[in-house]
Amino acid sequence: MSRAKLDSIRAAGPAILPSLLQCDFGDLRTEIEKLTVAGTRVLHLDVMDGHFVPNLTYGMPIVEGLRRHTDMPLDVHLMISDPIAYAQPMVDAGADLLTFHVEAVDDCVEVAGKIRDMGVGVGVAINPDTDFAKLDCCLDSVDMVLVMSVNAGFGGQQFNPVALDRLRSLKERKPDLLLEIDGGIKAETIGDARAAGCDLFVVGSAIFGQHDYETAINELTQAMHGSPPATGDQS
Ligand SMILES: O=C(CO)[C@H](O)[C@H](O)COP(=O)(O)O
Ligand SMILES: [Fe+2]
Repeated sequence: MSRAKLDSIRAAGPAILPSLLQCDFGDLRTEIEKLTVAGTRVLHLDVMDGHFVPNLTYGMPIVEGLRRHTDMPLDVHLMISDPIAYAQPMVDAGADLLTFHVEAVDDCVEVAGKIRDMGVGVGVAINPDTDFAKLDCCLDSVDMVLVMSVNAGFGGQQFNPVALDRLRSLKERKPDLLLEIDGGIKAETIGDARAAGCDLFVVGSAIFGQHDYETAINELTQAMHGSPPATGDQS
């Protein structure tokens, strides 16, 4: 049951979520095995439609294929213009947590309610340049806020620190809301995000750009808990 998985995410405390954007799509089974061995508890799936963002990734068949290979909660980041059109198919494919962008919809309370009625967790995402006040009306209707620290669309971008102020503000106003950050998270940025109150840390390049995922995730976990990143050659 998907909402039970949401509760398990919440109960397990802070987590690093590998973003399946820069992984080896030719060998997803091995990628999931490597991430599982490395201690991953939740996967982040980046769905882009080439319209809401100028990039195109994947849809339900990949989500469904991943679902057959892992019991891990699937956190689906919908960077699409019409989230409601694809929400139920994504739930049927195995999504546990569906996050839509506040910029993509007219009525975020209505969209959040419809997704919640599908039996999964619901999140709302906001890009760094979007007026933060746009979130106010739907904070009581969602389980999670995804604070973007880059403009949605591509991996490997530079971290925007406006996300830290947003996390602090949300944590103060809504302490029970799950907070997730996405974009430019690496050893140098993850500690500040944790200190700002973040629970879930989406990481693409800082895992998939490394040969050894376990070492990468261990270093990120240490940095999340406040240990400074090791100096020297990380390759
Ligand atoms: O939603 C995303 C891009 O829009 C990705 O989740 C994000 O970019 C992760 O990649 P990186 O850690 O390299 O920034
Ligand atoms: Fe994402």
